Amino acid sequence: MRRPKSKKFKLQNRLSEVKEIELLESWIASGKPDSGSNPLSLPPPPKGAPIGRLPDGSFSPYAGSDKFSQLPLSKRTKDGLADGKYSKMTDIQRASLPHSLCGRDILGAAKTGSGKTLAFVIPVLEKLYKARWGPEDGVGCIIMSPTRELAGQLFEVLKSVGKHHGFSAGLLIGGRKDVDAEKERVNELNILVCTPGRLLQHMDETPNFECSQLQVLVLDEADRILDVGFKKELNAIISQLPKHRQTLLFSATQTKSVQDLARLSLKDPEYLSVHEESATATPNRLEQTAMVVPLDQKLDMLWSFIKAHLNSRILVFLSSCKQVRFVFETFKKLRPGIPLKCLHGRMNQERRMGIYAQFCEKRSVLFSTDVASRGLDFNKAVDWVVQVDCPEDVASYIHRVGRTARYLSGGRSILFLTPSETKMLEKLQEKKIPIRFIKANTKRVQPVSGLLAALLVKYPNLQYLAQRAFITYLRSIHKQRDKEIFEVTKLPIDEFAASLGLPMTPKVRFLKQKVKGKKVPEGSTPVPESNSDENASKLVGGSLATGRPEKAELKLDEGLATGRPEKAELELDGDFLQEKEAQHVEEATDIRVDVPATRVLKKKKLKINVHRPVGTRVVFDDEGNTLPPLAQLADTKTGSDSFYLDKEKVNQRYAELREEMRVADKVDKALDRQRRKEKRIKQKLKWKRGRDEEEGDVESEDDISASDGEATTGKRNKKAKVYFDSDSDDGERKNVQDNAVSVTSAITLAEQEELALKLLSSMHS
Ligand SMILES: Nc1ncnc2c1ncn2[C@@H]1O[C@H](COP(=O)(O)OP(=O)(O)OP(=O)(O)O)[C@@H](O)[C@H]1O
Repeated sequence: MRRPKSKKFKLQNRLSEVKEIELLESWIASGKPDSGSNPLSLPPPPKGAPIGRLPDGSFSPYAGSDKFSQLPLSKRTKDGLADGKYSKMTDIQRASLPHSLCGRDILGAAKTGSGKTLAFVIPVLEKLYKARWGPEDGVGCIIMSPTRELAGQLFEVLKSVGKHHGFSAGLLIGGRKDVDAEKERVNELNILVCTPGRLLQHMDETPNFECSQLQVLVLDEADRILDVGFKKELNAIISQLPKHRQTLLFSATQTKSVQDLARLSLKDPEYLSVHEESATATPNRLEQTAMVVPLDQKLDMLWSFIKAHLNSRILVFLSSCKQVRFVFETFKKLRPGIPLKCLHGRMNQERRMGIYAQFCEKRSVLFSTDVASRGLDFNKAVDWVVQVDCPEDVASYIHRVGRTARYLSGGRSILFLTPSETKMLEKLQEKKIPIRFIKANTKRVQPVSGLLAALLVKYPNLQYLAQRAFITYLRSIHKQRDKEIFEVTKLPIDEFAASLGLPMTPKVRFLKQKVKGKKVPEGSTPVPESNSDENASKLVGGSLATGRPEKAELKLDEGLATGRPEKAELELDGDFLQEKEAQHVEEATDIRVDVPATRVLKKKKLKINVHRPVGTRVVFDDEGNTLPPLAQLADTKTGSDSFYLDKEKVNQRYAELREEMRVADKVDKALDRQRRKEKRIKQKLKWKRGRDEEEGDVESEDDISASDGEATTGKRNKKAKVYFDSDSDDGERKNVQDNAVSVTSAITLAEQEELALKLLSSMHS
């Protein structure tokens, strides 16, 4: 047990702290770098030069130093850094720390993986230490991050480097259930690491929660937090913070917008973009490639890529949660030979954290949305970043590829671009991104669409997921701002639907509106104008079949456009294939499938798919083309080449099939019952005949046999068995008396009686 420290010891400690703080303040004041200068341009102090207070009472210069030990930092912080094996500073640390230690506002920009976290964690610790911040002083610093995972990671760095300090720190992020416990303790915390939403929740709900004494505000991934997505939350937060504070903003893609900076009331911020002069905007050890992959071949390409890199740690970016879930669920079933994981914003927080931690530890493939694109430092060991869906802009690209090649390690990335997205390549190259264009080796591509189609037949839930993936992808393209790159009408949507294994192309209203009056891309199913209203009414009919009123449908559609509430998201979290039926209805609503027009299949050579799972039924049309399941139920409308699936007809056909099966089942069971009954009667008769013969022969022995028989029967009657009567149609449990015991035991008894009687009669004679 540690002995409590004596008053004297505490006093001495306090005195030495005061002395250290005085020294640090004088040291900092003596060597402040010029405002607007970049300390990186100054030469580092020569080897072996004295550090700190010099014999003449002056201090060693710290601007330009390249080691943490040369900076005016407290012993506690230096010890924390030494424990973390941090000794040499990175460029952004060298450039920003001399300014931030003086209390200046910072706008820091540096490549991904270049150590921006320490560039703000160190000044935070130092500022509070020099202010002798204690538990009674409340919140002294807020570090904000756009995502929960990143906040968690920042919190870990803070804990590790600040472990010798006595500050209390807390991680405040959404998706955690212990918000009430948090509310009780949040007022005692000195440093808050948080996401904007959770912080605002505390500001709104927690009694007495206030940040009026705030010393430092940090925004990591500042451009993202200042983005429209967080605008409301951030404005509300800022309005509750004191204006007199130090503000540190860091990102790999920094904002320079005057408006943004005005919102944060920055005072003469130091703009430190250490890699602005660099030849590339991305890490030097990052090898970047791009290739053109038609939309309908993306999954084939991804599958082939994974199969070719089974010993790597691969991070795959897709544009929506639904796509992530679809690719994860289907690829998991196809067993590529490497563990697969998925991460997206609609998972509950514990699972998100768990998956993040697992991916850091072993080789696997992580399918993710952009929730993992910023800031995360997967143990510096992501081998490949694969961008299956094109990032929305250059900044997003930089952050995604930045999950690999961190600090001193190398990494590789590949970007799939559809033929209509190739403009992105130019934009990337314009922004100093050295990306190499390569051609796919088509010989090594392993097609997976056929397998997906078979999976969708086997697991109907996957069909819903595929439809949702299809719709959300198109919606994401539709919503993109950069129309030079993203144009939904240029996409081969039918082929895309087929590539997901969908038997028919779901129709989306926004797409229909878009296509109306526009040139329809080659190969896609045109939306017949004359039938569009009819289609719409059929949609309502189809929806009603699932018991949904039209109004609810519209509401859900709005929900889809604005994103679902978090609660509903959590419920979707379990194993997809375990989801409740009710959920399917909801999912079906979500995807807003118009009357699905069966895809007009291109004429193809008849091929035997050797990979097709045994038992999968393949239907061919008159010309030998394979038809998707249900396609034979499609009607061809006169005057149009398209097929239309009559929902009523499908339902009717299903009902007929069900009825046929029910009748056949009943007949089978009746036959089986009859067969068993006959067999039983036969056995009974046989047994009775044998007994009558014996009774006729040896009447005198009746007592004995009867008593024997009685004893046996008595015993049997006592133990009335309970068992499941499989003959019973309704399958109910029945009490069956012993005279119904199995045939085999009846024979044995008969034989035994016969034997006993024979024995007795031989004794009498
Ligand atoms: N001075 C240093 N010495 C050794 N390693 C360092 C140093 N600074 C940072 N690192 C390591 O470099 C890695 C990347 O650091 P960090 O996560 O801070 O990068 P970042 O610039 O914030 O990246 P991003 O822009 O992606 O958020 C981390 O693993 C961190 O531990």
